[in-house]
Amino acid sequence: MVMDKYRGPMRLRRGQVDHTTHDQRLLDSRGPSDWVHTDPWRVMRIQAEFIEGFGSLADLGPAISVFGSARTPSDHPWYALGEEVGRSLVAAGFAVITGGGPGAMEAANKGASEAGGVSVGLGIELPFEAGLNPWVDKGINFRYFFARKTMFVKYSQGFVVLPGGVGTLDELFEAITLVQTGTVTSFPIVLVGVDYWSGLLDWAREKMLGHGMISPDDLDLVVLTDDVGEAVDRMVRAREERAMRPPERRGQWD
Ligand SMILES: C/C(=C\CNc1ncnc2c1ncn2[C@@H]1O[C@H](COP(=O)(O)O)[C@@H](O)[C@H]1O)CO
Repeated sequence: MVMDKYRGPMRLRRGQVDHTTHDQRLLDSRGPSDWVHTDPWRVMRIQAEFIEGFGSLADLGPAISVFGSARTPSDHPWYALGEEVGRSLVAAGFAVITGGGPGAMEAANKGASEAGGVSVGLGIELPFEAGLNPWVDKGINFRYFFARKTMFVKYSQGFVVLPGGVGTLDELFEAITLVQTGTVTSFPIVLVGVDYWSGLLDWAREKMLGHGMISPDDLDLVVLTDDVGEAVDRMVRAREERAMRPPERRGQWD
């Protein structure tokens, strides 16, 4: 006789059947513990990370995410720029969200915290010790980049991007993709640092547009400036646009 066993939505037969129950595996700590490292179990941790993030950030109010290099030294002009961005966003009534790390993230958190605003850090577990910077006043540590990235978009009304490396580019291009595809609306993306970023935008114009990989309008999806005031104005205008919408269309996501 073939024995069927059900584990949630899975049906197991023959050699796939294991002869333990969920309760046994939970309570019998003497048994092998490899199962906690399996993908189905990871799904629970991933789910928990979304629940924790949604629960912790739901009441944040209007917020802007600030991205930039983890390596910007504290005596660099771009660090001062990050502080100014954090401070100015708070003055305009926004909470500031960063990746919670060092460099430009720390600068934006410092500016926000010192200005008396809400300074949020969404940290990420990395193979080396990192931890949240000392200017994060509300911090969450994530194991999974993709769960953390969802939080940046869901709880921000726009992105300000300071000079940075591949991590910053990853965050920037994810946001551009979401705006380009209409997945998020009224979502300004401002690059601060004309000298640093203009080569990338020139390349996009020449190569991406030149080869028909983007449409001319796509070049307007990001704003480039050295002026922190202009960056913050863009965020304020988007907040006003959002407020004009009917209430059911104000949220980013259902
Ligand atoms: C490199 C060092 C620490 C890295 N620690 C980080 N902590 C939090 N978030 C990080 C970290 N590194 C990258 N990120 C994310 O990517 C963006 C910055 O990456 P980049 O390659 O430096 O541009 C940033 O916005 C974070 O979200 C030790 O100094």
